Amino acid sequence: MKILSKDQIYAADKATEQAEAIPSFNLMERAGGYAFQYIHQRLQGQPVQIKIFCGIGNNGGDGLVIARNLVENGYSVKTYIVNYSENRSEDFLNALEELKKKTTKWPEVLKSVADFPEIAPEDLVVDCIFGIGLNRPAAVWVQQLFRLINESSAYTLAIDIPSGMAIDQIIPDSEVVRATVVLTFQTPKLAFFLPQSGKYINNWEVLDIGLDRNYLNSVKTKAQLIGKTEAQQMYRPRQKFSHKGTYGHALLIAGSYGKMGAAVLSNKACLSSGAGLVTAYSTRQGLPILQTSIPEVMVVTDRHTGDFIEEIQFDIEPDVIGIGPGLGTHKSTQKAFEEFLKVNKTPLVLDADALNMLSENKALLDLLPKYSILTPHPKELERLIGEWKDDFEKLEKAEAFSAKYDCILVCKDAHTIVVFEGNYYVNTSGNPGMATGGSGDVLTGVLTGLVAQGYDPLTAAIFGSFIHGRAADIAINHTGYEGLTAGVIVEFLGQAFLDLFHEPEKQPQK
Ligand SMILES: NC(=O)C1=CN([C@@H]2O[C@H](COP(=O)(O)OP(=O)(O)OC[C@H]3O[C@@H](n4cnc5c(N)ncnc54)[C@H](OP(=O)(O)O)[C@@H]3O)[C@@H](O)[C@H]2O)[C@@H](O)CC1
Ligand SMILES: [K+]
Repeated sequence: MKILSKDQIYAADKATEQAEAIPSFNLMERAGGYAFQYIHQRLQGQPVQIKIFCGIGNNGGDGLVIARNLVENGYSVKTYIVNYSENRSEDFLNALEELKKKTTKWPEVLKSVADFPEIAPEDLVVDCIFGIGLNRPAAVWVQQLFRLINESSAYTLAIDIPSGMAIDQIIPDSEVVRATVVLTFQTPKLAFFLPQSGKYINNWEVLDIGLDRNYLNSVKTKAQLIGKTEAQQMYRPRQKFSHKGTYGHALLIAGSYGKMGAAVLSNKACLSSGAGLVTAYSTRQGLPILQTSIPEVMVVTDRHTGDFIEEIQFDIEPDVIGIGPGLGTHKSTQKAFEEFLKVNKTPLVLDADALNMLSENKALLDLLPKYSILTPHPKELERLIGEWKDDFEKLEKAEAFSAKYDCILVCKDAHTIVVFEGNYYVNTSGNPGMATGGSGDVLTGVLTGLVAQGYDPLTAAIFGSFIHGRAADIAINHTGYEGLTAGVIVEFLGQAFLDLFHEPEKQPQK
């Protein structure tokens, strides 16, 4: 699903008005009307006190349209205009005129804290104070209103975007309405998926307000949401006349004393995501552990006998190499890693300690083959690209890094974002149970396994991130969040593949 930018949403608006030859107010009527339908279908006339807080722009105008429809259908509605500016938009004024025609209870105008109404926990709050037009911190008294809404614990439906949240920046130290549900128009907003802003949202749903299809189909967006539909299109079906050679040979360089579990997990995950052959490269000490825990995997070891990998030399020709899980950053391993990068021409997936070694010696980044996949968690990412002021800058810096080194960055987080060639692929699968040791090692194995089978590295990164999260989503039905372990994620990888074709994705997502 495309994630449009602020400018693209305004352009879609204009394109719709032109294509349908309608004034902009019709679109507001339509958006507000659909939002009303959404509320009406759920309330079915129940006598809930609805409090609608409207700003003075078009988001506020939407609120007034919703209010009018609710009044016309007999609901108990109190409408407030949050007068943060005198610059009322034209369509806001149109919506106000229409509302005034339908009710003698005109909206109350709020100008300061003294004007705030009480909000009871059983009220339904509809937040239409700011939409995507917010571009700076709201006035202090307006932020106090956001706080009042948040502290009321009333069910809060935010229209388009929670007020106080900007679509394209993080406004520091600013209060944001905590939405029970965000009913967002046409396209989810990137801010919903970034940790600093996404934390304000429990749930979001997309409301199709019928923006111009031609525009939506042709517009190229920087960001895309990756759900089941997108993942299905990336899947490569297995061929009947195939053999293990068809699905490639993966090599995983992983493990050290006390961290052999990382090697076991990544190798198992690599096998379970469909690689034809998997070879583990590890320390000599790791040999019995690997051979007994995964008999399907071949093992090549360092000829030294120490606790860490001191040399990376093998005489096989793998199609892809995954490197990093549990390696440690011992001096001898660093040297081996550097020597390996100098001669290596095979596609790479780099994780964990491989990333840490790259961060400590950035000159090594120039040795990476084109389209290497790097899978940093937030701390590893920071070591690679430097500190960022906020999540939007993080993405910009990740983008610049990926362009500089021609690599694919898989920025792991609650919503993992794959960054490549100026595009962001935002993953929707996964859950908080995955915050457990070893789940990153599993991802490395999955991505390596997919590249081995012939998925191009970008597709492997996007599709693999989805499958990894999806396996965990299926697994928690059996384990709960707390009981989920990385090993269980591996066991459910097969289910995640099967699930791609079970049921169509329910829209809207999440
Ligand atoms: N295609 C669609 O999706 C459709 C979208 N529609 C709806 O339109 C909404 C966008 O409306 P909008 O552009 O009028 O902006 P909105 O958020 O109401 O803000 C109003 C104004 O406030 C101002 N302002 C900004 N920050 C401020 C601050 N801190 N303190 C004080 N003022 C501040 C800023 O003006 P400025 O002062 O910068 O000139 C801004 O213009 C969108 O979210 C959706 O609900 C539908 O109606 C139809 C189809
Ligand atoms: K809003």
